[in-house]
Amino acid sequence: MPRTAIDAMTRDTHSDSRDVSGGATAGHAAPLTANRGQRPLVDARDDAGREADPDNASRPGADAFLSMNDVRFTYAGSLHPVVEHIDMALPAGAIHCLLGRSGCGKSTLLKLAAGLLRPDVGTITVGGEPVREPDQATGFVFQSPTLLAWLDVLDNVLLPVSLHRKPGAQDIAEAKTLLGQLGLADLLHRFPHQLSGGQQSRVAIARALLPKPRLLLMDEPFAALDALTREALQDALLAVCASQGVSVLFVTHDIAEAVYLGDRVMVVEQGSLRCDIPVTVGRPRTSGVRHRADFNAVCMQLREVMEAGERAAGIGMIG
Ligand SMILES: Nc1ncnc2c1ncn2[C@@H]1O[C@H](COP(=O)(O)OP(=O)(O)OP(=O)(O)O)[C@@H](O)[C@H]1O
Repeated sequence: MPRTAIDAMTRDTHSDSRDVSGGATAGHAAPLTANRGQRPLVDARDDAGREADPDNASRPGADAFLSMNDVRFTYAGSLHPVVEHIDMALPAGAIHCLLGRSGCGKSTLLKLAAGLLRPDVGTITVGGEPVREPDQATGFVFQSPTLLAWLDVLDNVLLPVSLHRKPGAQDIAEAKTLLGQLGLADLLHRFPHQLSGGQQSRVAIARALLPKPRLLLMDEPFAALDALTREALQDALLAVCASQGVSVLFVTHDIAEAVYLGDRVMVVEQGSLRCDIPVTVGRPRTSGVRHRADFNAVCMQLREVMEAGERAAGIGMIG
């Protein structure tokens, strides 16, 4: 029996992952701005625009909630690591986006953060504790909503509870509150096949948030949706995450989505973090932000970084 909702939904997706029952050792987190890979980080300013301290690599990420410290991971049977020299520090309550082209290692980083994969070397901590295996402190939302077809909306959201025990009145009330915040109050007893893709994504977000995770990992959850539905869901996500104070690591291919959601955007390139850019666009963010010069300047900055990386690697430009 799976012990967490992540377990329940990934049993068929990480069969190659190595045993995660052992423990990474606790260690200090180095801020992302101290990437130790060969590729230099192109922007190393913090949110206040201060220049990065070149000694960051040896300084603990004091306010980091999720920390990765010199992480490397190689899939079983592969000769080369798929990610390496990964240092990052996600502060509590922040939203950090991982942006990069297909196959660069974004999902692998999320699975490492979730404890679904175990690094070859390096340390990963959540809330100061080494990540050993999936647990309720971390929620995961996949690109596909992975709802259970035979459960209605309410019971899908209650799944993380019902894996352990019969949901009580408080669980049900909390599930209904989340569904209300996500605009699904009238659809509690619909089944997944009776929902649109966007509605299914909302259910998946509510399900991930029900156990009150302190960290939410999201793997391109809106990629399959049309532009307007995607934007509505971005707003719903920002509102519900702000109300819960959850830290979010969000994977996307979409530059505008990363800038709209993120406090910082990290560009992943061939398994390394190429840069960490602060999003100097204030909150709250509403749709009008997308037309502002400061928003578009950050988008342009990221696009230039990604295009420069592609030119350096001699691969096709982003369309
Ligand atoms: N189970 C696996 N076994 C071996 N190699 C894998 C496995 N899963 C992923 N890979 C490889 O690892 C690399 C990174 O995959 P990953 O899924 O992390 O990339 P990604 O950036 O999330 O891609 P996408 O944006 O297309 O989802 C790819 O080259 C992929 O082929």
